[in-house]
Amino acid sequence: MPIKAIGSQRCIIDSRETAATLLYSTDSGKIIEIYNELVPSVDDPRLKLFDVEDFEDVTPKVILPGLVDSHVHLNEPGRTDWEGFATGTRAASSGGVTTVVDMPLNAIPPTINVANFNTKLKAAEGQLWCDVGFWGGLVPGNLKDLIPLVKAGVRGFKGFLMDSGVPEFPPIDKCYIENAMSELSNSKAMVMFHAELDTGSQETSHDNHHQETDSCQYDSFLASRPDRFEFDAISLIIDCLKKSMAANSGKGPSVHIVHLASMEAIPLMRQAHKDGLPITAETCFHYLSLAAEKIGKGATFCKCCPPIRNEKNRLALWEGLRDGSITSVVSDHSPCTPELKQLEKGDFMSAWGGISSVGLGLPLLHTVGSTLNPSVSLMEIVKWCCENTAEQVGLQHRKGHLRIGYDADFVIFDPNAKQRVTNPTVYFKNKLTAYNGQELIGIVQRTILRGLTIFDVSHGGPSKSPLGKPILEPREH
Ligand SMILES: NC(=O)NC(NC(N)=O)C(=O)[O-]
Ligand SMILES: [Zn+2]
Ligand SMILES: [Zn+2]
Repeated sequence: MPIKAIGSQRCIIDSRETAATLLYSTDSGKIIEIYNELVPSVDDPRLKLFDVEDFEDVTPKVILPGLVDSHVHLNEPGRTDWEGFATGTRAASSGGVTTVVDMPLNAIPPTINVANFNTKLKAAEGQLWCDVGFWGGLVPGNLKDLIPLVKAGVRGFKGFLMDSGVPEFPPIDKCYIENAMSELSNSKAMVMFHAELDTGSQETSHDNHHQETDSCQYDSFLASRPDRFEFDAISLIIDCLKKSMAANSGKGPSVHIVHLASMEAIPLMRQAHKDGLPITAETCFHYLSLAAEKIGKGATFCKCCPPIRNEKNRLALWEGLRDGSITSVVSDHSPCTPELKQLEKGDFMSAWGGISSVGLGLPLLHTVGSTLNPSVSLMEIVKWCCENTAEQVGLQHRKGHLRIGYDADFVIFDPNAKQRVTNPTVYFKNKLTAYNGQELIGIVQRTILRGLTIFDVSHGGPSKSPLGKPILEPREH
């Protein structure tokens, strides 16, 4: 059982930066020992104890736990021209992501029942460069499929309260939400929502027929999806959760708001936490790094739903993240073919909504976080992108931390090196991102998954063969 060792003066272990030496098995893929100091050499008796033959001191680079990106649309099978398991998971590995959890939609068939899930798993075979978990879908008529999908190994479910953008994944209503929460209230499966709801209670710009809006102007799109949509959706979800708990002697499913984009929803999350409700929220790299004021005419590669809002909102999301109202940061990597982005026409209202960024998050947050006061620490990024996302997906017993017995998932990160994002060099299939030309501080040098190198910037990038596995253990956390 070959035991290897890796160390640095800078390791992020349980919310602190410390010198450490990590011993791990390439057979079991687990961390088997951690010394809270950097051993001087491979001859150190503490390494001899384990017959370690390979020890690497990577100082001054930082060793972080592998990132868990719980919101990625890999879109295979069915829309494999939009992404695919191989390109999406290679892109993830390039950014220190050792686990992604694949969304139930844009693939055809969507993951709304066990038969469709098995079709997806077949398509994934031999194509995973990182570990991949799976979300199921909440759609009208599939309530009876939820528990069988939990038993088949999905981590939870996502549903939309508005059009999802794809016809085979229709939105759900209050009645369905209440029934799904009741169905899942005794399972560990997480119930997640795309929280935008148009109650029609107030005019939005696309209702104002008399007012001509230019659909190539970002503000026209922004005005069509106001903060109120998120506020009303999250209010409804919280009401349904309270009702579900009341009907089940105070116990409800864990609920999660995906891609929270509006600062106006933050007080709702704060109050829900004060009320002790089992609800969390994520935001995304693009909401923390981009602002409406800077999105030019026709820049449809910045279109996503909910929309990127203004600079004041962006800073408020950082505050919500730092005070715990928002618990995690993910990519919501939602690619499509260039044609669907309508780059020539630049029509925000008809272009596909989704931003591609899987694998860019760590340097992005490190760069943008350095402009805040106080600047964002690597400990915070690990909390938001490793620890809290691992807990969200029920893998906090094996992922998200550098701990003995956990998967040997490491990122070797150079926090001072600079890189420039350019569309041709990104690893995802459709080489279009909202960060083209942007200089980032920080480079992922290497990504190690269960003790095996899946990405090495000095050895051609992604590993020659796919070393990732599907995560299908029924959720117990
Ligand atoms: N069908 C999608 O991929 N939708 C996604 N699109 C975004 N966020 O713009 C999402 O997460 O809602
Ligand atoms: Zn969504
Ligand atoms: Zn999404």
